[in-house]
Amino acid sequence: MKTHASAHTFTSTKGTVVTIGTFDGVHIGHKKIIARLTESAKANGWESVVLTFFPHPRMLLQKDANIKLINTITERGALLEKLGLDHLVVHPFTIDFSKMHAEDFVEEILVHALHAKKVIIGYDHRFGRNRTADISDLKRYGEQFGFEVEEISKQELEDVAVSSTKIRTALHEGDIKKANAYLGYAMMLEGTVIHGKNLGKKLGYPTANLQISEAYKLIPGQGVYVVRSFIDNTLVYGMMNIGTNPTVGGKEQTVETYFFDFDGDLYNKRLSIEMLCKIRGEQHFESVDLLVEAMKADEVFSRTYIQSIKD
Ligand SMILES: Cc1cc2nc3c(=O)[nH]c(=O)nc-3n(C[C@H](O)[C@H](O)[C@H](O)COP(=O)(O)O)c2cc1C
Ligand SMILES: Nc1ncnc2c1ncn2[C@@H]1O[C@H](COP(=O)(O)OP(=O)(O)O)[C@@H](O)[C@H]1O
Repeated sequence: MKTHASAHTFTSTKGTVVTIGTFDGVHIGHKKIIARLTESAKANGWESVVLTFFPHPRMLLQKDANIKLINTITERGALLEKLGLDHLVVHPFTIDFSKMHAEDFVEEILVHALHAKKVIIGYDHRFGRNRTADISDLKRYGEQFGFEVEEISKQELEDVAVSSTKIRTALHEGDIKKANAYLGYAMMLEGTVIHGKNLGKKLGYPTANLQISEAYKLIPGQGVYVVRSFIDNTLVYGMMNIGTNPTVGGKEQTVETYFFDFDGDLYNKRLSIEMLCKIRGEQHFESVDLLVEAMKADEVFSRTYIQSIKD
């Protein structure tokens, strides 16, 4: 898969089949749509293109500036690549772009830049300045500029929307198993290991504190989770706490992981951590000893769980 930072730098000269969307989560519903795209491309000797916008159009509007996404733009690229796509175009969504007239968008972006021969799009998709154009306009443009329009049905789109909502709700509630079932893979958190309060080692549980630089990344609800990560190409399991560490007077939310049977320096390393299941909520313990007791119980729970998924 080739990633293009703008439709204007798209280089392929072959005909393409294009779909447009955010595809946040790249979940099982999205996969069905991408499969239609790649099958259509193969059958016609065209190349498959996902046209996505960044930042998310709703991020540009003040009222939705706080929108959280299941995937960072890098994760989205990696997930789409696994689906056998030929091209991912991440077009910058700017104020100027949002003012583009529908016909200019079709002519400049879909036809001239991307060489669209077919566009696969939701029945309710709206586009162009003030979202004035709809699918019947797109079909008309298709006749004018020589591309076909394939409609994604109401039912299929509803399934996709329901999945996204269920995934977000499940993540907020810490129901990782449910979220992962809808995603079709494990929810991941990616970041750089930074210094914390230097307490972990003293408690017997050193924890790698993850700094996630993308403010728009959805962080699951506070609590303790079983996780795993590849550290220097070795799969290592662990337990993660998402929370403010009230027992030790913490204020800021941190994302920190103790890795089992691991001893090494993780500072400044990039880690991608997969979340597997929730153990419990974060608690305010009366003493640090009680916190350590709870962490020991978390470890027993985690090791049993890890053994059960390995069997
Ligand atoms: C598995 C696990 C469970 C935790 N549970 C709690 C908790 O319930 N309440 C709490 O205040 N802190 C909890 N913590 C956070 C600890 O307070 C924190 O790891 C410790 O203060 C070390 O922080 P540091 O990495 O900044 O040095 C937990 C940490 C881990 C790894
Ligand atoms: N098993 C382990 N799991 C997590 N981190 C570990 C482990 N063993 C060693 N470390 C190292 O210890 C650091 C965490 O120690 P800790 O005392 O919690 O300090 P900090 O407050 O800076 O996180 C990690 O960033 C990592 O470099």
